[in-house]
Amino acid sequence: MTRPRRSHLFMPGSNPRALEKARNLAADGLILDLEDSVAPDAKAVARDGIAAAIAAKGFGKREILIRTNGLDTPWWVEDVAMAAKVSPDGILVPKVSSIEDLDAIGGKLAALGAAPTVKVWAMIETARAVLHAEELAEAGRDPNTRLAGFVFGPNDISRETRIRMLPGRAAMIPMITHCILATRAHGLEILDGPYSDIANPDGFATECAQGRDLGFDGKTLIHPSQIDACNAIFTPPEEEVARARKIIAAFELPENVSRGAIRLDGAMVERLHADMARRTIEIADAIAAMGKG
Ligand SMILES: CC(C)(COP(=O)(O)OP(=O)(O)OC[C@H]1O[C@@H](n2cnc3c(N)ncnc32)[C@H](O)[C@@H]1OP(=O)(O)O)[C@@H](O)C(=O)NCCC(=O)NCCSC(=O)C[C@H](O)C(=O)O
Ligand SMILES: [Mg+2]
Repeated sequence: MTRPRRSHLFMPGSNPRALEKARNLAADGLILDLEDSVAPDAKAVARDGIAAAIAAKGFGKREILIRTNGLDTPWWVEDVAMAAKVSPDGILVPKVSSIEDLDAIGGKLAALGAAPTVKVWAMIETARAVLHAEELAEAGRDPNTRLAGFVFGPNDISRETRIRMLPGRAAMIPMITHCILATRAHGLEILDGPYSDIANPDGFATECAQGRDLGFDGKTLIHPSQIDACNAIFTPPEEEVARARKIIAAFELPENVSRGAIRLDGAMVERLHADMARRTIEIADAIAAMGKG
């Protein structure tokens, strides 16, 4: 099933108001956080709050991910145990850096009897993770890892590497591209990291469009005010969808069924463009289906 992942909104698991509000927000996904946005002495309360919120249902078609604490923390095992009980669509695990990490996560979910529908998302936010992105993505081909995709974490990358987070992200683009290539080579999804300056909608829109053009499937968000712009930027424009339908229809014409390349509206179109067109239509249809309750 193709699922739109234009906008995934983080919210602190310790903020009941945010968890409640999320039921009516237009984000494609929600990331209920137990890590950075939750203080150490609030971890247990946040875990209970997330479990209660998921049990109460009402999130519609939005993809629900729980971001656990990292594997090297005292909270990780209880976070995963809670997730195994409440069965979100997935867990997002911070600072995954090695194949051993992926094996440990998949092994723990299996040992806890988590439903096979509970997938694993890895935050790529350490130097090691970026350097080994391809190996991590390849390891995800093992179904026991349950790996569904990566989320790029620019704040932690900046913290560890001292690369500055600047408008335009020039210093981060090589590593972003490296991670995107790794996911595409192994059939995974990848979401862009959050943009912290909530009060700067123009900067946010610029970074969203950049992320889309670099190849991300969508962006993670930190505030509801970022959802609409993000959805609009990651939605294929009507003209692109119309063009996609036209390309597919052209290749279905009897005179074109055995041709690899054709001329359409003055431009060359090949069957690879028909493949791309099918993806555009799948996403557009999935977005339309999201809006139907
Ligand atoms: C950033 C915030 C702390 C700002 O909070 P605040 O100033 O209180 O927000 P507002 O007053 O503007 O809120 C208005 C209403 O919207 C609700 N709200 C706010 N944020 C969210 C949210 N994220 N999800 C759902 N609802 C939200 C408020 O409750 C208000 O509602 P109402 O009462 O009806 O008026 C805050 O936005 C926030 O906590 N954001 C999320 C922070 C977070 O999750 N951070 C972790 C992810 S980013 C990360 O970890 C980096 C990554 O790992 C990396 O390495 O790069
Ligand atoms: Mg982080």
